[in-house]
Amino acid sequence: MAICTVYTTPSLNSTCSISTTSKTQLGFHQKQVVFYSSGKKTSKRGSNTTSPYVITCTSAGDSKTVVIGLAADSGCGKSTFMRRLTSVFGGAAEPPKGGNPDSNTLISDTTTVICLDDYHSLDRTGRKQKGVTALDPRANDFDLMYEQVKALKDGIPVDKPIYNHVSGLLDPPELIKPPKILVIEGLHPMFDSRVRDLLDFSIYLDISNEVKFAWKIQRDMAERGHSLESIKASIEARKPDFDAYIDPQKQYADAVIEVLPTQLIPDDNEGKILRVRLIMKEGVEFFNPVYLFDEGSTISWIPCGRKLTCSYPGIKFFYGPDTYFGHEVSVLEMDGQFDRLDELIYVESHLSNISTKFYGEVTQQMLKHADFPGSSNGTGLFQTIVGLKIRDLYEQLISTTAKTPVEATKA
Ligand SMILES: Nc1ncnc2c1ncn2[C@@H]1O[C@H](COP(=O)(O)OP(=O)(O)OP(=O)(O)O)[C@@H](O)[C@H]1O
Ligand SMILES: O=C(CO)[C@H](O)[C@H](O)COP(=O)(O)O
Repeated sequence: MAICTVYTTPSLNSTCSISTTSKTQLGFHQKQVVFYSSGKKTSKRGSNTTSPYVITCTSAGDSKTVVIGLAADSGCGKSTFMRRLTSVFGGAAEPPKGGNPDSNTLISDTTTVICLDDYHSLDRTGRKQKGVTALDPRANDFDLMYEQVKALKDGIPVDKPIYNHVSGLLDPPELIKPPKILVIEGLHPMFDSRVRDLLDFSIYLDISNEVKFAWKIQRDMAERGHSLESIKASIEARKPDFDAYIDPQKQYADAVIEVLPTQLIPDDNEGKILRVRLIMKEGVEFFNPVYLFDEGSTISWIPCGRKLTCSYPGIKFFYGPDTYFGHEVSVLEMDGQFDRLDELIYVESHLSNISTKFYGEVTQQMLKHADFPGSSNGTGLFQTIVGLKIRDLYEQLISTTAKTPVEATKA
């Protein structure tokens, strides 16, 4: 019988087990082991066995939830983005079964998307009485938001409030269990520094005023029967608080999707053709910015021709380094729209670091959701790519905290 000493680094509160790779059963006393963690002896017990054995340590962090923040104003494409993101992980995202029919939560096998509107501390009437908008921090409970996001990240279920957009009231809470990936989407995911520090990755959808107006008109006039004047008035009323509390969050985002009017048509005011920029922060752990042709170079590319059908005004890509709020970033830009989505494979094959699992995955995802808003332009393309990057980040994050079987060495 040899006495074995195992050098490994289980983190504090780790639970470790020992198993043998031979058919010999380990006796109780043989399941004890000496751990040296960061040079400190954390547990001193003898382990006697002649069998080759494997030690598996599961730290509290192994079951941790990865938290993603998605910030944008209302009507700026958060829901559409979420549908693209959850589709990358497979399985449909649905509201909690048997719960409040007006729940804002969407749950799939891997992801739970919670809407931060649920942390409004004032209901519609309360906001009216106090004369504050929903964008104002005074209308939101950041202490509760922080406590609950932290609890979920630590693997603890929470009873999250529900803001009912139909009635304008705060409904009884719903139970949220810690998922593999928690997405917190809404107006303020990066506003409170405590919540911001819990985020493993953050995205800001920066929709220019012209485009926001065009989208609002399309949705609120066509689908919700609002008048042009009321849409204009609602945008104007929100603007000071948007500028004060929502827009500044983009400086903290790891990726920003900026949506602007096209530069391909001089003085375009239709807002149908879009110039979309994907701004990716350098130096973010587990996130390597996407590049076109050659990493770090500055490239302008018009892919229209033999392999890509383009009608007027065509398509133009740009890629290059830049700075954004003092941070080094890489920017990938697409102006224009695709005529034929299946030809996107030509563009995809010239992009690198897109975190696909097989050739053509971006094109496949885009074709799968061809009916989603933005599928023919850079909004859909970049949302899809960011979705794949989040999957990659998640897989890297869990692989670093995953169970680490350690082959023991005999002392
Ligand atoms: N990429 C896009 N291209 C064109 N229109 C878009 C795009 N994304 C969103 N829209 C338009 O904006 C509307 C709102 O989109 P979506 O519901 O995804 O936004 P949201 O941020 O989740 O909104 P809310 O917070 O108000 O629920 C859509 O109905 C659509 O009309
Ligand atoms: O900015 C918003 C986020 O979606 C909403 O306006 C806010 O949540 C208030 O909602 P409602 O207008 O339904 O009372």
